[in-house]
Order: sequence, then structure tokens, then C-alpha cells
Amino acid sequence: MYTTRFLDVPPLDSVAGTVRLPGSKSISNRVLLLAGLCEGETVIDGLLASDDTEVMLQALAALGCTVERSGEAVCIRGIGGELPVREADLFLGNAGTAMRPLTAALAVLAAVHGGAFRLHGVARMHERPIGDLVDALRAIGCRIDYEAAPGYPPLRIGAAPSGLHALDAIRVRGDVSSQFLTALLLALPLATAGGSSARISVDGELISKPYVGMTLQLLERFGIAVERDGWQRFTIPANSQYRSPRTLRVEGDASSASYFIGAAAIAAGGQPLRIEGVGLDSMQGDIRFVDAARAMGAQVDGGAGWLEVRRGTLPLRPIDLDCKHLPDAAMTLAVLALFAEGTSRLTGIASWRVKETDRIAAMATELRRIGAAVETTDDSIAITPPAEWRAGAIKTYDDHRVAMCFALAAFSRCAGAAPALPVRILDPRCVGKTFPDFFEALFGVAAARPDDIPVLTIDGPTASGKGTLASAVAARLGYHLLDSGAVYRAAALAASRAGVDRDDEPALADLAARLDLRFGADGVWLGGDEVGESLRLEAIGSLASRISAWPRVRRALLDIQLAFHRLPGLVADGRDMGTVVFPVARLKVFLTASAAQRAERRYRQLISRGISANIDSLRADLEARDARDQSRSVSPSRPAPDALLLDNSALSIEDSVEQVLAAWQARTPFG
Ligand SMILES: O=C(O)C1=C[C@@H](OP(=O)(O)O)[C@@H](O)[C@H](O)C1
Ligand SMILES: C=C(OP(=O)(O)O)C(=O)O
Repeated sequence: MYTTRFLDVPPLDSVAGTVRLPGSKSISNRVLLLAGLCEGETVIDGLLASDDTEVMLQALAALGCTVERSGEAVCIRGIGGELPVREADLFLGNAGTAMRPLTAALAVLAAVHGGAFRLHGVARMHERPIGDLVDALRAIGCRIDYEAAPGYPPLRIGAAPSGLHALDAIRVRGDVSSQFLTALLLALPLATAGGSSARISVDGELISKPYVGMTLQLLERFGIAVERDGWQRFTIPANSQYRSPRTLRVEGDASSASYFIGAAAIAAGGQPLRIEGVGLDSMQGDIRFVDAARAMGAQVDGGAGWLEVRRGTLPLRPIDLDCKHLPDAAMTLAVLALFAEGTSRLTGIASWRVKETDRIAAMATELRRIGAAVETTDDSIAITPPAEWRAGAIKTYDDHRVAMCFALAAFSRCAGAAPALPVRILDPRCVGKTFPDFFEALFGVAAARPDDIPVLTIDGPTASGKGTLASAVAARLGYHLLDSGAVYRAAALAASRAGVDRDDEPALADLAARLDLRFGADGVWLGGDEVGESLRLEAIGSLASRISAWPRVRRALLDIQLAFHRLPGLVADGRDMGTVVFPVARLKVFLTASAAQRAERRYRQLISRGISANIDSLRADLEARDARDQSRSVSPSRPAPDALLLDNSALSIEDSVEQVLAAWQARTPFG
């Protein structure tokens, strides 16, 4: 997951390969709650791991359920209609699928058993309506109080003064959020133990119907057969009891699929993109996004648990669609509309106003930012593609879907934008709500022209602090990091292990070409050994400096270094990154510091690691290495003519990082 302040998605061209989707949020949280209310164990496979499911898991644990995680599976031992914990303060983030159903379940449980619960979330959750659900629960005797604004969380739930009643005439509004009805359907089986059935009538037109359909299907998996009369009346039979199916597999998220279906509908490449985890047999209503994408021109094949999507007609055909049945994936259509010939209109989206943000306002503002003409009403949005695309820094309003759907704007070349533009996604961490690795998944299947993948090089002499600077800059930009010195040191380590003479150029080059080197979050691996520490040894550093003078060694190690040039971008540090390896780098920094400063830094570094050192000999060694690096015949270490010279002798690390980032920013269209 990218936790940077922003993520620049370079202009993307094509998609190919296979993407495997994370589990459905809506299924995950329903199944978790049902498993929590059951007796005994339920093993859930393929559960979504994200902010929304994490708050549900934490809540279940706080309420006395046993939660055991092993790999992709989670085992829940439920409370079986009892209430072992009678008091809890539950933080539910911004998860509607946790807040609404838990409110109903705890209100009914507390009415039967007593208890005191507080339910709250992030600031936006306290602006998302829940009044209609609370009214319905109060009407049957539940005790729920608003802690702040009436109609909104935080809520306090307590014992019902006079028990539950009027179960046969429950009314709930259906036109604000279907989650109110879903919450009642999931919780009210708990109220039927005394022999009364529960009858719910929906006031107003029910929106997001497929989500209620999913609730009914999952209730059935847990032994509850709800009778229904259209989408207006629902009856939960008397003495309904949750019965665990014991094991259950969560399908991939159909709303998450929409970003990849969308990408494949517009991207070049001719290859289909395979999407696994969700297919045409899905129980999720948002799978109907496939119909909308086909109507716009995409070619979609599919079966049980898979889809294959390729570009059909481009420009896409504009669409005019009532989106009440697919509120979430409809946001992806709003961005696909940028690739259509003419104006698209999405209607029936009033519920967008009360979701993670006011999504109608947010989408209009951000679509306009990149050049579209947009008109909105209370429940619709009309989008006309840009006459001229603009590079935009997209505000995401802590809304995962804004972040994910605007990533598709990076395919602007496919809409004819010239030049093609990158898109900046502000606060990309918000995708953690439902798809923490969304951008990693996108970069795993998308391809960009090499020239469009940005590179920032930081070259400089030994101990100038370029490694520290490069890794800090890479972390701030969310880019890959190439420590090319480590590549040379790994070759030196391999040579010293294999006993190859430091002057035997052909043997060294041969060894370098076969280097089995991997940089990972778990360290630097040479063959089967983690060698991070060994690479820092002074002796290996000196040997690296010697063998790197051989042209054939440098050539052999070039491919390893070039392979780091991947989406979304690269920060490369070394001696010849800007001059030889990445001459097209957008920003080349040449970092220096006085020899005295560098010797001092190296000295402190060694002492802090418990290695004894002599500052004068360190300095002499540094100067000898500088002379060798500057005078070698191949790739001598010197600034590229267009390099930014930065002397950091008197700068803190933070100051150097800020200076480099400012220079970088000035080279982006977001400056
Ligand atoms: O029940 C559900 O799982 C959901 C229902 C929909 O909300 P509304 O019913 O509020 O439209 C949807 O937007 C949300 O992401 C998940
Ligand atoms: C509306 C959404 O979430 P929630 O479940 O919090 O309502 C969503 O995921 O788009």
C-alpha cells in the first residue's frame, strides 16, 4: 500500500496479464457478522483484508468472538445469540457495512440481554446518516441515543426498558441507503427467538437492491430463509436461528473489478486482461458493470470466477444509465466517460452524496480539474470529455473510490491526449478501505512507455550521503530504489566468495553476468543468503570500487540496474546513474560533501555499529577512492552536464530531501 502524500501515476498505455482481486468488502463484512452471531466455528476463506474488514474483526473480538487468522483464512467462533461482553466502545472507521449492521445487531442483543455499547467512527462517519435505521429499531423498543447530532453516529446503545415489540410492523426507509434494510435483515433473526416473526416494510423506492439480494443469499447460507414480496416487504420466520455453513469462500470484489475492466476497455495492447476472483456468476450487483462497459464498447468474456476484457470500440460510446443498482462501480463509469465520444449521463446517484464524501461534488470537481465539462443535479452527473486534457493533482477526500477510478485518467493517451499526461493521486492511502494493494495491482498489469516512467538519479562520491538521500526521496515519492553501489558490492562479495582474482576481468564479468541478486523488503539476497550486512563491510566496498573499474563488469551489471526502471518510477543512486545508466533521467542530482565531512560521517556510522575506525585513514581511503572513481576510463564518477549540484556539507538530511523534492516537483506538470 502506498502511504505517501501523493502518488504520480505516469501516462499508461496498455494492460496485459492477470490480476487477482481481493475479497468482496460487502460479502466479507456480512459473513463476518453472521459468523459472529452463530454458534461454533466458521472458517472464511478469501476474506478481504482492509480497513473496513479490520474494524469489523476488531469489533467481533471486542464482543467476545474468537478470531483466529491463518494466512488467507479467518476462523470465527461466534457468540451464538448470547452476549458474553456487555460493554464495549467500538471504533468502526468509515465502514458503513460495519456501522449499520452492528448497530442493529447490538441494539437487538442489548434489548434482550442488557448492555451498554458505544459505536463511533472517523469524522465522516459522523456525517453519514443512520437516523432511519435508528427510528426503525426504536419503534420495536430498542434503546439507542445519539451522542452528538441526531440522526448520526456516535451512538450509545443500551438495554430496552420494555423489551422488544411490534415486530410485525417494522418500517424502514429504502431510498437513502439499502444498508438500513440489510442491517435489519441481518439482525432481526435474533429477535424471533420468542416465537414471533419479524415483518419489515420498505418506505420509498429501495436503492442498491442487489446489495439486499446479497444479504438474503448470505442469510440463506447461514440457515435463515427470509420470505419476500418484491423489494417492499420481507418476513423473517419465527424462531429463525443462524446455522454456520462451517466453511465459506468470499468471492473477489466486483466493484474493485470495475477499475480493471475499465482499464482494459481503454488501454492499447491487443491483449486481453484476465481478472480472477469474480466472474459473470457473481452474487454482487456491481458485476453489472460488465453490461455498462460492453455498452460503452468493451469486449468482455467471462465465466465462473473470471473475466477477460479487451478494448473494443474506442472512443467509447457515451452512456446514459440509471445507476441505482450499481452505486459504487458507477464512479468508474464517470471516469470512463472521459474516453467517450460525447456526453455521458449517470442518474439515480443521490446516495453518492452520503457516502465516503459527497461523491457527486467530488467527482465533478476532480473531473473538471483534468479538463472535462461536468453538470450535476441532486441525483445525476453529466460528463463531456476534455477538449484538452490537463494534468491534475486529484484530491481524494479520503474516498478510496475517487483514488482508484481516477487512476484510469493516466490512460489519457488512449483518448488522444498529446502529450499524454500523468495523474497525481493525493493521499493514495485511502484505498486501504477496500483495496490496500490497488496501485501495486495496477502497476502489475499496466505498461507505460519507458520514457514516461520517471527516473531521478543521485550520483556522488563515497559517503556523500546519497544512499540515505535516495532512500528518503524514493520513500516520499513511492518509487523503486536502486542502490547501484549494492549491485557492485554484491558482485564483489560473490567474487571474494568464489576466490576470483580482482584483476581477472573476464572471470569477474562472467560472474557478474550470472549474479543471482534480489532486493526485497526482506533484505538483499545473493543466491540463498541474505547479505545486507556483508555488503556494508569496508573490505567489500574497496573491492567493489576496484572491480567496478573493469568495463566488462560494468556492462554485465547494466541489465540488473535497468530492470529497476519500473512503474511508478525510480530513484537510482550511484556514481554513473545520470551519466551512463539513466541518461534520460528527469532529474539528476550530483551530491557532494567535503572529504572531512564524509570521513567524519563514515567514522560515526562505523562506531555506531561497534566497528572500530580511524578517522584519518578513513579520509585517506575516501580520497584514494574518489581519485580512482574519477579517473577510471569507463564511467568515471563526475556530474552529468545537466546535473543539479548539491553540496550537503552543511545541510541536514531533511533539508537535502526537501531540496531534491522541490527540484523534482518543478519538473512535474503538478508544480
Ligand atoms: O450493503 C452494502 O454492502 C453496500 C451497499 C451500498 O450502499 P447504499 O445502500 O448506501 O447505496 C454500497 O454503496 C456500499 O458500498 C456497500
Ligand atoms: C459506500 C461505500 O462504503 P460503505 O460500505 O462504507 O457504505 C463504498 O465502499 O463505496
